[in-house]
Amino acid sequence: MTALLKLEGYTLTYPRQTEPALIDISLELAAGEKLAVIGESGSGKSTLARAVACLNPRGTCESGTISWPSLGRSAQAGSDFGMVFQDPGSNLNPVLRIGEQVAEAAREHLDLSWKEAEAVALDLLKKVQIPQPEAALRAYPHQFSGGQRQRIAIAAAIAARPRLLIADEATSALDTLVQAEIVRLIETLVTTEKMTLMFITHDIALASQLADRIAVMHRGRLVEIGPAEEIVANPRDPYTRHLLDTHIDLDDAPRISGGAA
Ligand SMILES: Nc1ncnc2c1ncn2[C@@H]1O[C@H](COP(=O)(O)OP(=O)(O)OP(=O)(O)O)[C@@H](O)[C@H]1O
Ligand code: NI
Repeated sequence: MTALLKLEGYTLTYPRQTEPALIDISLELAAGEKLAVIGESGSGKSTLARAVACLNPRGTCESGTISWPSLGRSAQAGSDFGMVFQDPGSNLNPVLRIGEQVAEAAREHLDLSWKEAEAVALDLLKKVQIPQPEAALRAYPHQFSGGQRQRIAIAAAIAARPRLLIADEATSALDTLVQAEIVRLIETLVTTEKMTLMFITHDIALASQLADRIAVMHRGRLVEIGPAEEIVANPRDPYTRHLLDTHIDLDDAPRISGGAA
């Protein structure tokens, strides 16, 4: 099958930096696949996501290629890929009503009238389980909780029916319970909307729960990639083993009695 997304020997150096932030990355993403990208802070996960989304800062130096083989052209934000970031604030415009933000994404790419786009927005708010979706259309981001804002951000990201959803630590700022709900929502949407997923997280347990394959980044390099169960059960790279060994399960009940930590 032709890959949706393909990186070949991709190296990226930020402006005014001497060391590259991504080094010789080669990977393919099949349509419909769920890929998790894991690695410690500073390993290059967000840089990879932004490079795929053509969001590199001006003056970034790149070599190698990023291509979209099954599109046969360069990818467009919105209709080919949508993005959700960690900070619920940065995903939404604080002064625009929710309905406008979600409808705008649909209107722009699907060539709809405002009225049609608003109907799409309402449908999406229902899909991401926002309570009282009709009223939500007219509300502003600050009127929602962090988890609800992430749901709305997901609705906006998928409004133009992108093939690829890139979620960069989209659940990390949320508490464990809400995080689990959002992860389930992403999982459901990816399946029902037949999307491909690139899920970025530093949480290897979350990655193995959600993804078909896991890619492990370490200091700008892709050190390991393979089926999720294999990576977890039998990591080949010492760094992946280290990630597994040091993983603290977020779902572990807090030990509040007994005194000793
Ligand atoms: N705009 C930039 N200019 C220069 N260096 C940058 C820029 N953005 C990121 N970097 C550097 O690139 C490296 C990779 O950063 P990146 O944000 O991709 O890591 P990450 O794996 O997403 O980390 P985290 O888990 O903390 O989000 C880091 O050393 C970072 O300091
Ligand atoms: Ni990051």
